[in-house]
Amino acid sequence: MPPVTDQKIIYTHTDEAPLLATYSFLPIVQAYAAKAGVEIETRDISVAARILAQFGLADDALSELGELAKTPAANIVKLPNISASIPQLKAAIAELQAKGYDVPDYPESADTDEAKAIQARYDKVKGSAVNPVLREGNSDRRAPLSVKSYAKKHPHTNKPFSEGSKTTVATMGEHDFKSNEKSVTLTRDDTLSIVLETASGQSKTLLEGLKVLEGEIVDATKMEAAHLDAFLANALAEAKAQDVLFSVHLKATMMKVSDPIIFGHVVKAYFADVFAQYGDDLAAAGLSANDGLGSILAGLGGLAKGEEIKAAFEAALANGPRLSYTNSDKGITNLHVPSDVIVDASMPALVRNGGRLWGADGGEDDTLAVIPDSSYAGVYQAVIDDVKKNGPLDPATIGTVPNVGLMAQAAEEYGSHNKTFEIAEAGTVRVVNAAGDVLLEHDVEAGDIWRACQTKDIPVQDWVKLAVTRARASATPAIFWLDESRAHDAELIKKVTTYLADQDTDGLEIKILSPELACSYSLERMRKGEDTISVTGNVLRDYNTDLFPILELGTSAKMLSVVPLIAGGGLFETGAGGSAPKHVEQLVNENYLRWDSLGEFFALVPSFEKYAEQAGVAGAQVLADTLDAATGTFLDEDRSPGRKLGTIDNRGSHFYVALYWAEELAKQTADADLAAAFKPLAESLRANEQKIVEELLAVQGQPADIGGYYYPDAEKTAAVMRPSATLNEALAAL
Ligand SMILES: NC(=O)C1=CN([C@@H]2O[C@H](COP(=O)(O)OP(=O)(O)OC[C@H]3O[C@@H](n4cnc5c(N)ncnc54)[C@H](OP(=O)(O)O)[C@@H]3O)[C@@H](O)[C@H]2O)C=CC1
Ligand SMILES: O=C(O)CCC(=O)C(=O)O
Ligand SMILES: [Mg+2]
Repeated sequence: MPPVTDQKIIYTHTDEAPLLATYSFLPIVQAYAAKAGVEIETRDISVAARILAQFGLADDALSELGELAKTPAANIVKLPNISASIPQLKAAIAELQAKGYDVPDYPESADTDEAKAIQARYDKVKGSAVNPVLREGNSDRRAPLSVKSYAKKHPHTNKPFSEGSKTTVATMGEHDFKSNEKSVTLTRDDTLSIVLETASGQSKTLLEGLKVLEGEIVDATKMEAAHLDAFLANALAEAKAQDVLFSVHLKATMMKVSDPIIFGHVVKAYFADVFAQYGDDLAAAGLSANDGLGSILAGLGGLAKGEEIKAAFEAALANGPRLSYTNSDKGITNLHVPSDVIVDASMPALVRNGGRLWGADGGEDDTLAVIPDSSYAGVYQAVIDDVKKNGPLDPATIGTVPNVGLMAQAAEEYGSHNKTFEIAEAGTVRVVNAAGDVLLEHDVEAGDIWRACQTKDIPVQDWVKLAVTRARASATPAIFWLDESRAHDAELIKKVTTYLADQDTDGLEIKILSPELACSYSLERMRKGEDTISVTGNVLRDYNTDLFPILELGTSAKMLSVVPLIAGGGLFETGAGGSAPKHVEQLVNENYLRWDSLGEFFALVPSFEKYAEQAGVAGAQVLADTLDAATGTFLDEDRSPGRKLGTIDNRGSHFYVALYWAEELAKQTADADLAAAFKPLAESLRANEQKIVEELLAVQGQPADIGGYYYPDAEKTAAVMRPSATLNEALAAL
């Protein structure tokens, strides 16, 4: 009998490929855990479930888990989830409506109180709405030793840049978020408001009642719209003159307010003539450049001038600089969907591919990679410079760059969502405290994007401590990627210096370097086979944990990604990559799922360990140890999904983990009852290996029906994801 305890592991249901994988993997985990007295519950935090929760049609699991994350009892396994752009949100709403759920349309314009109220609810679902809520701790992401050794033995290819490669990064460097940043550290608890004094003398409160704590860093900055447009016009002309592909790399999901607006500027800059001529017609039809070319083209059907406007877009595409394409076969350009090209994944993929992206005809070519804000663009230029000069990084020999990232309590840009404004009227934006003192101010023009960020002190202390702990535990130098010339970083550096003094750093190499220098230094060491921890703020955490894994391991799916929660609980994330929408397409078209669940396997080990420690259930430790060993065998035997039909896919990889795990459980001696319980299962899985693999392979090559995309049908999906009767029966017999 399982012991009576409040402790449980919460395994999240999310979206797309990770959700599909869960339908196959979780039944195995639950069956094994139950035998060891470990309780696992699920919570649905998919974008569809979060929409339903906003309208009282489902439990608000995200809020529940957000509260849990602030307690020591938290033990949450968090798979990647969709951070929805507006086009994705609208598609999810349409699917739910078609399934009979009474949820309103996404309001095209919020001009009535009712529309405003609906939009406010949908805004809570939009973009990066899950991670900032659950991440009540800082981030520890690294390639486990076994994965790094595997990658060295089975290196993927990082392609060389061609001689004279024209690929380069274009960034503003002036008049952008980085260059306009101002920052203060608060000397007492306070309540702030953000006010726009317009040139015409009106005072408009943009936000009030913003509670801040002593020691908290508050920044404000602006992206100047006119300069952004001039920069984009230049970049387009340069791409045309150089005859390279034009591509823009933003994070419209995580930076859910600022980046869709910047994306809209890019769409309008590329199609400047079309917008000059038809901008009013598009606006009147509620078609926004911020939602991308795809949404605009899809919405032209109902317009009187629809055909004419479509022809104008096509002519502009034919005459403008050549665009990069995310899917050349389907004619989907870099400017179609704001959430298709996400800088953290797209730039490393570009580097891995020798600096080339894909053009209209599917051919590869060099690109002008446009990253408008200069805060972090230099990191990618540093990598490109290094690879151009020294050749591709060789996964067989290079060192590793793990990351310790500041993100707790919506640190830095994560907390900017409710403090980012597209300025309606020229004037001055001020951050004012309760006493009426102006802490920060900027003159702004209409169209500028102004934003503020907060970074609380406790998360910074925890982050510095985590960095030192990791440096000590792995005997690895730790570099803080901070730029003293940047206002926010200068404030942070003061704190880092203070808190480092409280730590025992004897014998450790700890440096503070600007992101560009830190990157070059880490690459130099990496080429010598040396490891270097990158200790970064939130955005570089996101960028570096795709950049280095993709170069070292070919993918960030193989990362261990742990969030030691400040309150004492644990959030165990799976991998560092996203929800891989193209994998769902492959499953639906040919019943093959390429998703690699290694991240899930890694996450479960510390989750079971935590359970063992907190609930005092020894069986949980046995589960952890045996799963760890099984994952080692899994890597040795190379059981990750292949890329192509006819090899084992995600489901086959789960079978092998189940087999190795059962064998480890059967042979361990720490718990004789568990060993006895798993012996028959281990034997039957081994005996039926070929039969099970055949049953799994037999379904490949045909379309699969899961009854939905954002809210697939549970029964249909379970049937698709568990096609081996022999495996299902063996598990049921446990
Ligand atoms: N933690 C989270 O919740 C995160 C969520 N997201 C969200 O995911 C969505 C898609 O984002 P996108 O940037 O395209 O990122 P994806 O990770 O979905 O896509 C990038 C590429 O990563 C590879 N990849 C990532 N994970 C795996 C895996 N487990 N198995 C195999 N391949 C994998 C694939 O590349 P390849 O072809 O090279 O194999 C994939 O095409 C967005 O909604 C985004 O906001 C994104 C990042 C993190
Ligand atoms: O929160 C998000 O939108 C994505 C986060 C992400 O990409 C990451 O944590 O690596
Ligand atoms: Mg990321």
